[in-house]
Amino acid sequence: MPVLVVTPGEPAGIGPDILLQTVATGQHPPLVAIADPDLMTQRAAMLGVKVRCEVIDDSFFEQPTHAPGYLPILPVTLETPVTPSQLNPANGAYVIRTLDKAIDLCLSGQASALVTGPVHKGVINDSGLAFTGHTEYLRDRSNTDDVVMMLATEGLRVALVTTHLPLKDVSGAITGDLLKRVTRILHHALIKDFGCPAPSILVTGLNPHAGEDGHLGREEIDIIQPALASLADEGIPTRGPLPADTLFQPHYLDTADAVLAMYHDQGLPVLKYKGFGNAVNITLGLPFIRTSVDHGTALDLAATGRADTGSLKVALDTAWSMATTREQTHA
Ligand SMILES: NC(=O)c1ccc[n+]([C@@H]2O[C@H](COP(=O)([O-])OP(=O)(O)OC[C@H]3O[C@@H](n4cnc5c(N)ncnc54)[C@H](O)[C@@H]3O)[C@@H](O)[C@H]2O)c1
Ligand SMILES: N[C@H](C(=O)O)[C@H](O)COP(=O)(O)O
Repeated sequence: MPVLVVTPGEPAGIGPDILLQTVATGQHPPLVAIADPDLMTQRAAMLGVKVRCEVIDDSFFEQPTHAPGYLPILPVTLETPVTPSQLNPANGAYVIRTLDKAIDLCLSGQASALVTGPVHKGVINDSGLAFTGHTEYLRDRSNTDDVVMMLATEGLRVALVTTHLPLKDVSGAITGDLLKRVTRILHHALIKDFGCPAPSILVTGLNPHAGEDGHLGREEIDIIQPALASLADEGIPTRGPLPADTLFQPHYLDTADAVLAMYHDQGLPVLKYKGFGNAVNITLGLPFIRTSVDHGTALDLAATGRADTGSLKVALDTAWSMATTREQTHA
């Protein structure tokens, strides 16, 4: 039986809450939490949810059990006690240790997929650990050259050429080589994991109106068009560069499997406007499956019981679907 490992993320945020609330429903795939057991037990009490938290060890994966309201926990101890809603840099190392344990279990094949709760990038950096996001951390920690961030909701998938970069650095980071590597990963994943035998990929431009024939920027002419032509020559057809402001409409999207946007805030606001709370973040190109929620730590809602579990449910179900499909096809 495939088993997912779940890292609840920032302990002062809603990550522990949404996991406990989801487990309480019993409507989720088999999973193991990697977290501090006391944190989870205390948060369950604060929320008033009935979940039986049990400390397990790695041998659990040899004979996993799954039952409604049951949360097996591989223990990782907090650095310092947590007050909900209050970030504490002292626990930055805790968050990273939960991720490291999860990555090891996925790389060893004991766990079938990783599902991550939201982390607070700022407080991890404040703790003295350089961290731009899970996507980059998982790439580096698994010695993978390139990964691609893709968010998906009903009717729309958006992948990104660049991820957590300051806007001033985006143009310089977009090279023809990067664009080709990212597009190949996206194309392969759409075929392998998302049932798109001949993927239709729309590519945005970088500049307003995709550069307006060079009058509003030259990246489209100098970098994007030649890269897309080269990809077409190797059997990866795409459509673009298209103006990002007019691309997100049925005329284009109805026949597309994914949109490839040049940078974070070009693509993700559209995706989140369409599907916030019902979307999943998937890291393509890793040696294991990883999905995540579409939202952040929502410190304002921690321990209130008002956090919506919708995106975690989509993240769990997507990871499970990918894991079972790969298991059946031995991919
Ligand atoms: N997957 C991740 O690890 C991830 C994703 C996005 C943001 N973040 C991080 O989260 C931190 C806070 O980011 P932010 O404030 O921009 O975004 P946020 O998603 O934490 O909050 C934005 C708004 O949405 C609400 N919200 C978020 N999730 C909700 C849920 N499940 N149910 C109901 N309401 C919800 C919040 O209350 C808030 O009003 C940042 O450090 C950011 O980097 C992490
Ligand atoms: N870019 C993501 C989003 O907007 O949902 C988020 O920052 C999480 O990214 P990681 O999965 O790399 O932490």
